[in-house]
Amino acid sequence: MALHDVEKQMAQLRQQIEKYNYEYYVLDKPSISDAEYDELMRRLIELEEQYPQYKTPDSPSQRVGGAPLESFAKVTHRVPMLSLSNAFNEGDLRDFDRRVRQEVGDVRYVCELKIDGLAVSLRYENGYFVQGATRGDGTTGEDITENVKTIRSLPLRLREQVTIEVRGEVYMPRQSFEKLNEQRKRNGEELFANPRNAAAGSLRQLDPKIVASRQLDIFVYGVVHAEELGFNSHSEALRYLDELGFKTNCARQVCETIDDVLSYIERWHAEREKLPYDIDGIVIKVDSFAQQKQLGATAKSPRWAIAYKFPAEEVVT
Ligand SMILES: NC(=O)c1cnc(N)c2cc(Br)sc12
Repeated sequence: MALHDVEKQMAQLRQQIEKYNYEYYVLDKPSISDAEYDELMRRLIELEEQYPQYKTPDSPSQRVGGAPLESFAKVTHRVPMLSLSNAFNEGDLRDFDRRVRQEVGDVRYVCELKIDGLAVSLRYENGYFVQGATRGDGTTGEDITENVKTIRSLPLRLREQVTIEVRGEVYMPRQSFEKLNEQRKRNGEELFANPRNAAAGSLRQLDPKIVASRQLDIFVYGVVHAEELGFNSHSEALRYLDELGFKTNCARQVCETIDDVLSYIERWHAEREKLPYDIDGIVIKVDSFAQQKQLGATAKSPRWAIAYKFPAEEVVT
């Protein structure tokens, strides 16, 4: 086969595998069998070994990185990763709503599930994934690029060649958590207390192969400086994330009043056990970027968002 055809065939294989990856890990609707998927991957790896000059960094074969790292490099976040102020009851939420309306008048909120995982920042250049970092202290985090590459729902190449930074939450699905603890129990190892601790312990592994075995997942929930990309609201930015090929959380809802917010909270507090992942509350954000700008932020957290925390569950001993 002429070299040009080899290069073309490898590009086609990468595209096909990433498409099937998206269907399986983002849409949860695979259109081919695992065996067919594995055969495509085997073929790609075979060609990459035979023609290394055509191997590309965004190749799906590069998801499980190389050798373990000695340590994690530090990353300074160009835009600090702020945390959310908390609301613990209806009164706190009504106070938040009152303050917001006093400052910006009529307002629309976006409610989203608060994923019980670890916040990460992901940078893409011309559509290629280039860096993943933990929140750290909000200004300086750790470079966990090789580890987040193992998360199958994280696209290595976006549908548009954009340079963008997005924020999301890495989490361990309950099923992965239970499987991991069963395995640790069999090996006589200490068990993880909950999926969040298991996700944190997994992301801190210096060996990407161990991270890959932990089957982590990620929900992406924000675009840094989205207003500079021409979006007017958070809900528009979330739709853009879907278009780019990210996995976002589909339970989000626009709420016109605080009473709608309270109904959303009640519904998901009741239904959370049915979710295949842990949530520890609800995030409520002012949807309009212009109003977010008017409300601004304190050094620690935005004044246009709040996290309602579910009451701690009584632990049945
Ligand atoms: N959807 C969201 O914005 C969201 C979901 N889950 C979380 N743990 C967090 C944390 C921050 Br900070 S935002 C956010």
